[in-house]
Amino acid sequence: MGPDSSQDAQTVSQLGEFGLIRRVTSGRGQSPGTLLGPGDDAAVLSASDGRVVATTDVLVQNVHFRLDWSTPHQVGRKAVAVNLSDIAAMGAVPTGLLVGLACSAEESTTVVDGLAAGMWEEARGVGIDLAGGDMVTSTTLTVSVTALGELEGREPVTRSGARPGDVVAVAGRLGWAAAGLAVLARGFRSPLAVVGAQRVPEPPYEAGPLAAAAGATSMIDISDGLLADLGHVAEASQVSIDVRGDQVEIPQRLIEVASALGANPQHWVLTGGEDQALAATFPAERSLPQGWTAVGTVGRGRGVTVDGADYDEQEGWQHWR
Ligand SMILES: Nc1ncnc2c1ncn2[C@@H]1O[C@H](COP(=O)(O)OP(=O)(O)O)[C@@H](O)[C@H]1O
Ligand SMILES: Cc1ncc(C[n+]2csc(CCOP(=O)(O)OP(=O)(O)O)c2C)c(N)n1
Ligand SMILES: [Mg+2]
Ligand SMILES: [Mg+2]
Ligand SMILES: [Mg+2]
Repeated sequence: MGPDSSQDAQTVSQLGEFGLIRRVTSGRGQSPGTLLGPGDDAAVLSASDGRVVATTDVLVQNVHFRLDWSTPHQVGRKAVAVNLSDIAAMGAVPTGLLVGLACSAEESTTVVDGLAAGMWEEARGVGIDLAGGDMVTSTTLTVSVTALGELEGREPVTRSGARPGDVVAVAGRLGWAAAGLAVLARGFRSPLAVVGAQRVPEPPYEAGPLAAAAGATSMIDISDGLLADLGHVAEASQVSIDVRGDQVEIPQRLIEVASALGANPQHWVLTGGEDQALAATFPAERSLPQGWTAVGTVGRGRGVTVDGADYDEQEGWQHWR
């Protein structure tokens, strides 16, 4: 169907983010070079001399960051971190980055310098380089990062391997970035503990390969919210997941911030995105690797529940909603 013949064209918001992804990906052929993808945190591509893990996430000004909330350096670090967490969620380690940068003619070089310095800092922290990229003009400041990685001989840990009886576990922080977002949105700039988490996530990079080596059956990074992202695992694995409320720690700091704002800290922990924590499932008989905490169980059926019941607003962040 050509662009002019689409009499019944819908808007993207009618389809929603995940409907739109299905629309542009479903039914397309798969070449032998694509070992995995699309549909997971990263694709796995074959090369005659090995395999490459690849993922892209785009950050757009005033959608993913505000320059009156974060410095360009912090935005640069976040743009890299959100991609590296998708590499970790496959059980892979990063090998390099490509960066697409779109900015207006009037953009200050201070902003570009800061973005580049932040991206380099986060990359150097895991021992990799920005190996290339592209620069274009745009009315909206946009940073698009592609991260590449390798599996070190392990099998990729996908979203689709969870089995009834598995334990669900998480590594990393939950709810901190959402608390920071709530603080910033109300015009405050402190406490730094949560505002800092919104500006720059601290994904548990090492926990991904550790989980893979420990026999994790599925894994995902939490960008949209714990319940929403476990929903992707449940759907891909055709299982149900029950999160145990009493196993999900509500940090004292979040309780304090929530009480100051009249917010619900458990809601941040269960539905807040952008901490780039990892969630994975493990066979029940295995002991969890270091840094991982059990938060629930995998069962037969479909969907995600908390203590056996549906939870309000468990859809998490979705673009065009
Ligand atoms: N425009 C697109 N074309 C092909 N695949 C896409 C597109 N947008 C998203 N995807 C794929 O859809 C899946 C879900 O995307 P997304 O929710 O952004 O993943 P994540 O939260 O891990 O970054 C991923 O496998 C991603 O590669
Ligand atoms: C100015 C601003 N408004 C809102 C948010 C909140 N926010 C933006 S994107 C997002 C979810 C994650 O982004 P997405 O592009 O869906 O990442 P992906 O799941 O693809 O990794 C959240 C919670 C923010 N960080 N900054
Ligand atoms: Mg992901
Ligand atoms: Mg992502
Ligand atoms: Mg994405």
